[in-house]
Amino acid sequence: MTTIIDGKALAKKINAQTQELVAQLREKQNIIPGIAVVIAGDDAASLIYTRNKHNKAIKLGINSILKKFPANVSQDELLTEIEKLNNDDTIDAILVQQPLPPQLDPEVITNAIVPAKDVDGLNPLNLGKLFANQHGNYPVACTPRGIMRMLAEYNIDLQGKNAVIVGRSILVGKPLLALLNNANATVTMAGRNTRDLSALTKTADILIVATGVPHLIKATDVKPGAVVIDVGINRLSDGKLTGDVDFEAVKAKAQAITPVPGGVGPMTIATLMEQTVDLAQWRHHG
Ligand SMILES: Nc1nc(=O)c2c([nH]1)NC[C@@H]1CN(c3ccc(C(=O)N[C@@H](CCC(=O)O)C(=O)O)cc3)C=[N+]21
Repeated sequence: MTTIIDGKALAKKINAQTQELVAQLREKQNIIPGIAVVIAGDDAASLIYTRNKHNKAIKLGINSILKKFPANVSQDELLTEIEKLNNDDTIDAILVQQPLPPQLDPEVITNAIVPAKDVDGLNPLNLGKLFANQHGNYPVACTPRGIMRMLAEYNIDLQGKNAVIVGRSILVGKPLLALLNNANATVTMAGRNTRDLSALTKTADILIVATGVPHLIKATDVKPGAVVIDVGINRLSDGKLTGDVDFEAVKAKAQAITPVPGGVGPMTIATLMEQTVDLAQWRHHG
């Protein structure tokens, strides 16, 4: 029988733990973790995601501020806001929702966030520590961290396994490459342009897909018994969400698989909340 990896249930468990920890921090140490979610423009999906993050934070007792800017906001204006948040003692975590309008350089914007508040783990200092497999406390991109948590929860052994990542983004693919490599998996990074992608994905014991191409991965692209993690969130014309993996067909072949919705997505939010509290604790106690 194929295991359906229940990201929603695990996220619920993690959120309950976060809520409990937040209550304790408030009671015993007078610490209230704070997150600022910054959004520019009026992309419908982005607005829903940022609102979901904001509402979840409030529900768990985390202080959350949602900073909305018009689509034509200037880079200087956004940088001024980030600088204010960097210096705001009530804020532990800063997230700038991607994608950004074209006049804004994502590299300049993410580099402006002070590394200690970089809850997306995108600052080169944090990414560098991750790639160096350094000890100590630093933030890691929430989706990859959530995926590693799911694999651990379901006792999926990574030692010496072939892991193939399809998708090379800085928010998902690249940090995952480092995390899986640090966990002693043998990692191959592929993209949509990879020649004979199917031959490669069929070598994967662990297959992680984050391309934004609906149903890119079919049953014929998967090795029997593989663990398949679907990071895709694609909204179809009928309003339904679907992943980058042909779930029904691949399910029949896989050892374990994440659904969309209810897989990686809820884990991303739960990890974001968890890491906000981590950042608050690290900032207060080192
Ligand atoms: N700076 C930045 N950090 C991010 O982490 C970030 C971002 N920008 N931009 C957009 C992507 C996308 N993302 C999702 C998070 C949760 C769900 C999620 O909860 N999905 C639910 C379904 C929600 C629904 O029904 O729409 C699920 O899969 O079950 C989806 C997508 C975070 N992202």
